[in-house]
Amino acid sequence: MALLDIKNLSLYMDIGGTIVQALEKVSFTLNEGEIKALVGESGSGKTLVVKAIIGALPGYWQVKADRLNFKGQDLIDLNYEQRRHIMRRDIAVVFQEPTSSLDPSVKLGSQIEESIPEEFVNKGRFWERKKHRREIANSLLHKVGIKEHERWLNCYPNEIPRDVSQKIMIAMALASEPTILIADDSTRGMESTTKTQILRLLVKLNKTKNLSILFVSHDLLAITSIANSMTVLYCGQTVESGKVKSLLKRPLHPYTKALLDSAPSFQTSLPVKSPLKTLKGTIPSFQHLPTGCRLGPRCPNAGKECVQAPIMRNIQDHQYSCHFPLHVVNKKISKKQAQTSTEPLSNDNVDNNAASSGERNT
Ligand SMILES: Nc1ncnc2c1ncn2[C@@H]1O[C@H](COP(=O)(O)OP(=O)(O)OP(=O)(O)O)[C@@H](O)[C@H]1O
Repeated sequence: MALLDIKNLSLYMDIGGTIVQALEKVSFTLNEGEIKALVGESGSGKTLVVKAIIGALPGYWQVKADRLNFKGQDLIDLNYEQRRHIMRRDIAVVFQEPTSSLDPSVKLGSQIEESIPEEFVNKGRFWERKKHRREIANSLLHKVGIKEHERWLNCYPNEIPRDVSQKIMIAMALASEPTILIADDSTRGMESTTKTQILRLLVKLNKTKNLSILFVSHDLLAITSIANSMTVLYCGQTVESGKVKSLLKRPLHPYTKALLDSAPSFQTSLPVKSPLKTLKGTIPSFQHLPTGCRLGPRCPNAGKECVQAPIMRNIQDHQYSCHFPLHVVNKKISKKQAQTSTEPLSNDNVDNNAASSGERNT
């Protein structure tokens, strides 16, 4: 059973009397022991998805979903206390800006100790409990690779380097021994050595503690170095989902291909000083959302069908939502798309694949 199972998550907000749909039928799952990436450019709705999962959206947002399940339990059906309990013990989040998530007026030692659930601390006199809390705090810092705990515990957040504060945020997130860690753009803006350290730490926690991780980022290189599978979002819609290797080798959605084309690390045959390929235009604002497939106005393969939102299709655990998928040669394919597809699957191949996987709408 998936730990997190999200199906058709939609978010609505009233902007000046007009209801806008910020997220439209976002679907993905996070399995036990998996590192799943949620990828998309800035403004694609990644943080909104995270906030919908943890229940941190202000009251003016309306959340609808066929499923928003944690371990089979529908999060939307839970009352405030039940949801809070899950968020306190099972799902931990590390946000992108560590220093703004820490209290600037309290020493780090006290903040870490405060994050340790009461039930993890031995019963006893208050000084015994305090001593035990400090021991747990020290061991949490060791877990995230901070050896000199005494050096940092007496500091205020503004006195420590960014990589240490991010590790401390992860240590605090681990204090409740969660089942899922959501890292929301937690390596954003970091220089590469620090970023590598944090990514290695996440992989280590995943391997040694079987921690399932939802890694939210727009950094494809970071994602491909740690994640097993990924879901690509564009403007609040899920466009593609599958194993990272499969998406890199054969992206089926034009947006995924455009993301990969725009990242220098994935361009092996790019001539020196030549510009990277990008999609024309920019991600639309909420006030100007196109109908149907939201990539439509920017998509090189768009056709008249794209004014209808495409359904999610599945080929061998690779889901895509596009009327004109790349590499899938079928009757619907347009001439323009055939030129874009570099390695088309044969008709037989795709039909067989679809048949064997029981192609279905998800
Ligand atoms: N409280 C809010 N009120 C109005 N619009 C919002 C609110 N929160 C987010 N948005 C809008 O929703 C869209 C998606 O925002 P979100 O923060 O989820 O994007 P993101 O993919 O996480 O981007 P980034 O990588 O820059 O954090 C953006 O256009 C943003 O301006």
